[in-house]
Amino acid sequence: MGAGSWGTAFGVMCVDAGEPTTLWARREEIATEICEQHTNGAYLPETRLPDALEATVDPERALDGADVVVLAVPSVGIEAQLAAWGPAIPRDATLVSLIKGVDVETLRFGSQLVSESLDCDPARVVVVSGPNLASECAQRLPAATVAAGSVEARTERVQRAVMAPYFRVYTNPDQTGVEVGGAVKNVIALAAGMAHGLGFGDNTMAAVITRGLAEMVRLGAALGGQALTFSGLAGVGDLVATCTSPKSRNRTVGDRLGRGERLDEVVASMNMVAEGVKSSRAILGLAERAGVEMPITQGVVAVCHAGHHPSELVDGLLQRSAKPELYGL
Ligand SMILES: NC(=O)c1ccc[n+]([C@@H]2O[C@H](COP(=O)([O-])OP(=O)(O)OC[C@H]3O[C@@H](n4cnc5c(N)ncnc54)[C@H](O)[C@@H]3O)[C@@H](O)[C@H]2O)c1
Ligand SMILES: O=P(O)(O)OC[C@H](O)CO
Repeated sequence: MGAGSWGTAFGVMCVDAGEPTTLWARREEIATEICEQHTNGAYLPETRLPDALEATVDPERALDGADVVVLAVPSVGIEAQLAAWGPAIPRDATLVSLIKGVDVETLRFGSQLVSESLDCDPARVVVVSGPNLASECAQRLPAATVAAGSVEARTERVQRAVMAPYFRVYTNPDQTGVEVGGAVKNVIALAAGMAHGLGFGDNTMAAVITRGLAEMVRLGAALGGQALTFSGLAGVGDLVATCTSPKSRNRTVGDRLGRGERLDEVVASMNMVAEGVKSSRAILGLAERAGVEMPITQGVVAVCHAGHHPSELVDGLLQRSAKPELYGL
């Protein structure tokens, strides 16, 4: 449900895993292009989609008979979409959240937005998250991910549904840890992009990634995630991919801010969503509520939402008081 970059790439992998798959697209022209030309030029311009991948703007047709419903719209749009789709979602279907964002008003992660919008058992929700840049997955370059949920039969069903020959899926019961990893890495990638845009070096990048991981672990542990999850694909794996790849939207936004562009202009120039921009405020809100320090996140919020210059983020981090490395991580 969602024919943006990740929804479409995910659909490609489901077809390649042998699943009959129908994409729901918001725009008629995108559904028609997918069905007739087997491309989605607005989101994945370099990819020829499989002939078997169907698309429609009719949610009832897309959802008809589905035992796995994959939700691929950003956090900002998911509640309104679910309100419209709810009655058409088959009873007991497994609901897959691909969302790597946190709602700014309610501080809820994607899985909570899904189960509470549908007023359904949270155990029906499986979160899929990992180092998965959509364009690479759609080009069938080898990659791996995590399917996280509390019911093994559901995580294993999702594992089978998307385990294409080039895409390896691991299951993990730690949905909280996996979801914290996917949301926090976007915020740290904004900072990593800023460091790159400001002209800093590889040492800077390594420091941002490593201290960003410390923030992820701190918040994740406070919210009930397992420490080991953050050394997995949905933690450090996704953090590395997103912070270092020019294909990442979040890193690209940070890079352009570091080069002196204004946030509103950068966001307006993109046809895709960089979740970290809005989620940074929500993640800082969660950190404050849990009493954990997230200085990189705090700096990203100051740049994105209080008009600070990216160089102030760097100065602020370097001027923090001296500490032992693993003090509170
Ligand atoms: N693109 C990736 O590489 C990637 C990989 C893993 C996870 N994700 C996550 O998947 C989610 C979806 O991202 P994407 O990359 O497909 O985004 P996208 O911007 O490429 O596409 C978003 C899709 O949702 C629809 N949409 C956008 N705003 C909407 C709104 N307000 N209401 C309803 N529908 C809306 C669009 O029409 C489009 O079909 C995000 O949470 C993202 O962080 C993305
Ligand atoms: O392009 P981004 O920054 O939204 O990142 C995409 C994926 O989440 C990478 O795993």
